[in-house]
Amino acid sequence: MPVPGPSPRQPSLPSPAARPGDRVPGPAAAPGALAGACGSGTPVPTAASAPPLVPGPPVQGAGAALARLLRGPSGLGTAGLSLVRRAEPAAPAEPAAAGTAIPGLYHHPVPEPDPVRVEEVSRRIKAWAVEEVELYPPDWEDQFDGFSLGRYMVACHPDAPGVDHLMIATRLMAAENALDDCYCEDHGGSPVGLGGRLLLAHTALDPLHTTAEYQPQWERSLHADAPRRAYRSAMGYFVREATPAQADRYRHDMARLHLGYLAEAAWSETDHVPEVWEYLAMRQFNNFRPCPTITDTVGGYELPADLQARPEVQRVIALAGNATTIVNDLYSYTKELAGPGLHLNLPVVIAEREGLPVRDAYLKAVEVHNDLMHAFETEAAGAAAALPVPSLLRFLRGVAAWVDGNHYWHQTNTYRYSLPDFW
Ligand SMILES: CC(C)=CCC/C(C)=C(\C)COP(=O)(O)OP(=O)(O)O
Ligand SMILES: [Mg+2]
Repeated sequence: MPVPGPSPRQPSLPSPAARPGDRVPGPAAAPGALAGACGSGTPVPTAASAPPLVPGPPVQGAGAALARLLRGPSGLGTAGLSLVRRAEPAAPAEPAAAGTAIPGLYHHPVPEPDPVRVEEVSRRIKAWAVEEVELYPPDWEDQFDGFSLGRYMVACHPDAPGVDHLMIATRLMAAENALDDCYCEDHGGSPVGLGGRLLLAHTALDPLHTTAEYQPQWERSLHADAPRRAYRSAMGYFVREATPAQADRYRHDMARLHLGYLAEAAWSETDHVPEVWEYLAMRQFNNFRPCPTITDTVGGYELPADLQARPEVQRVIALAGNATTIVNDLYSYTKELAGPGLHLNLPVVIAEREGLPVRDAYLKAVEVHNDLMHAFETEAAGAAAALPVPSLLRFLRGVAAWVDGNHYWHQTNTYRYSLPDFW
């Protein structure tokens, strides 16, 4: 969502594109993100019921017992649900949609998301955005449509029982991106004062408990801008479906996300380019994690809190979040290069801190992603074997499906992303 003019968030270090001898793509200015009016609206909630998990065909590449544990559902949109390592790439399911996968990127193609669900989620999310929360002004409609929220969430949640459940994830995804755009990025965002804005928006997820005198002021504040309206409304729908433990898990993951935004902003204010491992630590927080970790709520079941909190499950979640987020760094590389200043992403940080030409840095970032993906799959298979509890197995399959759907969305969102010319 680059807009003309300098952003106070961007440090003024030279672009890696300036390195002599490097061939760097020159994409047209990438289209904008899901953007918010960042200015003034109101909300309300729904429900639905849980589905059975359909048994699927046997998987290959693991012992029989493990294979049985990891067996995923069958049917449209479920191909990504197996936790067993698959050959790369899994050619037969390559999507027909536009967009080229990054060469050498370890990923699992998914079938086209169910078009009927996509259409209905797209219709409902636009109605919510326009009528319930005034998420964006009319002239940003193309950017909202180009984000393809419906396709994204249907691809990521193939085991959702229906559209009501998909809407839980889709509203949150819209809200999360509106806040990022309006508070952090180029739609009015800035590192200056970000902490205060984030904290007040966080109270739309994790309510203020105060005295009668101050309560009305706080309640009014939740309608003051698009991110807060969206957070408040999306969270309202979510908590109606979620158990208290699931809602608390989401609040915790959003606090992690906000902490990551703050670290990124702090480095930007001082033009600091972190070391690669430091960048990866920041990006573990400024991360898609809040999205795959609601897969059980969206699926209409619950992974119990004591299982979710186990270290081996936490490691699986973190690795999945990190792999999905580095996918963003890779697919959004040219968009971020075209913006003002230096936008940190993994290829840029590797180039800066390890002195590599941009192409080599990009290819190294692909390898970092692939290592994260392999670690995720190995650890997920290990957790499934050690804890063969049905809710955990389904959760792990749901996270794997989210990883695959997220890759699919990035690959096919040619409105938003384009690849560098490195191959
Ligand atoms: C949906 C969600 C929880 C997002 C939080 C963090 C975030 C916005 C990303 C991981 C996407 O990264 P980025 O800000 O670089 O997005 P674009 O490259 O502009 O698409
Ligand atoms: Mg990005």
